[in-house]
Formats: sequence, structure tokens, C-alpha cells
Amino acid sequence: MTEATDRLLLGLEDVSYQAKDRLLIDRVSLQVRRGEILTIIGPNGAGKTTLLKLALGLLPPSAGRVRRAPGLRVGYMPQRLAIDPSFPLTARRFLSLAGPTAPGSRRKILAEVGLQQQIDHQISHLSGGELQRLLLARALLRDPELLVLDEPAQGIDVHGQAELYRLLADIRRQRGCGILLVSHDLHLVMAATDQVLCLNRHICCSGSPESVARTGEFLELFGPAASRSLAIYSHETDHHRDHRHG
Ligand SMILES: Nc1ncnc2c1ncn2[C@@H]1O[C@H](COP(=O)(O)OP(=O)(O)OP(=O)(O)O)[C@@H](O)[C@H]1O
Repeated sequence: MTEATDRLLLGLEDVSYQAKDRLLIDRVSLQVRRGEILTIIGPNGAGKTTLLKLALGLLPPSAGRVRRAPGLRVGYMPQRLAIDPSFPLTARRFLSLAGPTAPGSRRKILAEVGLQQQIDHQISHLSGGELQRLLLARALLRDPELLVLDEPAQGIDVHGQAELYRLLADIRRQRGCGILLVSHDLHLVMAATDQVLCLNRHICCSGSPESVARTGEFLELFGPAASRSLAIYSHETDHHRDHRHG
């Protein structure tokens, strides 16, 4: 690995978060490097969004340390659009609300996420998958070194989800950024991820998708059907994998 690809973007060391009388995050450590995709999976209420907020610096840890590379540029994609999607607004205008960017960059990024045809469309006319890609485009505007995505494929059909994860893999390859994402879509997310972290307040298990799928903790949380589909998927996609991780 070169020095550039080895660059540590984000590191959490024994991070805990206590909200009133509940411990929401219990001694979690993780690292995201340049060019690496780390996926957090876990049941509802496991603390996934809380962990992202700690990673982004939106919540202060009650214990432990969060380290971000100095001057790190982060692009954040929330679960869903914070404005009413029926509000009259074109895709181009939506991106311009995110602040000034270099000339032509909005058009370029819309093309990168496959929305070049929809640039002047009203956001109310976009499909669920197109709306998510627009949110992704906004997260890319600042040329992030780290992309943080909270359930990016929520509300999209299976075909759209597969497309979105392929797009994320392309973005990682072309831009070399690190990606930290939360997902429920076990089967699909494994196509792109390097490391999986299974969270249930604390880390139940972590590692490559193949190794995590074999652990007892994973089976307990998600059941043998999920494990089988993971194993089949990782086998099918072995030859597509980046050889660094293959
Ligand atoms: N500030 C807070 N104070 C008290 N409880 C909180 C606070 N924020 C979140 N919670 C609770 O902590 C738990 C974890 O929430 P979080 O949103 O991080 O889980 P999640 O894994 O992202 O869940 P989901 O998959 O349902 O989105 C939930 O039970 C939630 O209600």
C-alpha cells in the first residue's frame, strides 16, 4: 500500500456515549482509511446513527477519543431530504443552495451520479433513487476525502439499491475517498464494502464481509438466511473485488 492509500481519515478509540441513564454506545473503536469502505450494520436502535454523529463531531463522546485527519473534508448524506420534496426547486438549484462551488462543478457532479438529464427537473418529479443520488451529489460538492452516508438506499427498490451501491464503489475507485456508511441492506451492501462492523451498542463482530457472515454473533442478530445470502453474494463478486482486498 502506498502512503496515500494508507492515510487514516477517521479513528474512534474506545468511544462511549451516555444519554441520560442509557449507554447508547459502549467502547467502540473503528478506523477509516483513504480508499476504504466501512459499513456499519445492526438492528433498529443499535446506535448506528448515534455512532455516525460521534464520528462527525456532532455529538461529544462521553468517553474515548475521536480523531479526524487535520483539515479533513467530509461529505455527509443524511437518510432523507430535509425539505418537502414537493417544494418547487430544480436539481440544479437544490445543489446551488449548498453554497458556492467551482464553475461547472455542479454539472460535473450531477453527471457523475447519473443525473445529467435531470439537471433542470423539479425535485418533485424525481424518483426515490434519483432523489438519493441528488443527496449524494450534494455530499460530493466539497470534494470530500471522507463520505459519511446514513442508510443511503432507504426507500429505493432493489434494482435502485444495487445501482446506488455500484455508484458508491465507482466513486471510491475514482476519487479514492474513504466511505463510512450505515446500512440495513445486508445482501447488497456486501458488493462494495471492505470492512463490516456489526453494532448493537457495542461491536458484536467486525472484519471482512465473508468473515463476519460466519460469526455466531452475526447469525444471532440476522439469522442464517442473511448469512447464506452474504456468502453467496461475496462468492459471486469475488472476481470484481479490488485485489488489494480480494
Ligand atoms: N439523545 C438521546 N437521548 C436518549 N436516547 C436516545 C438519544 N438519541 C437516540 N436515542 C435512542 O438511542 C437508541 C439508538 O438510536 P440510533 O438512532 O443511534 O439507532 P439506529 O441504530 O440508528 O436505529 P435505526 O436503525 O432505527 O435508525 C434508540 O433507542 C434511540 O431512541
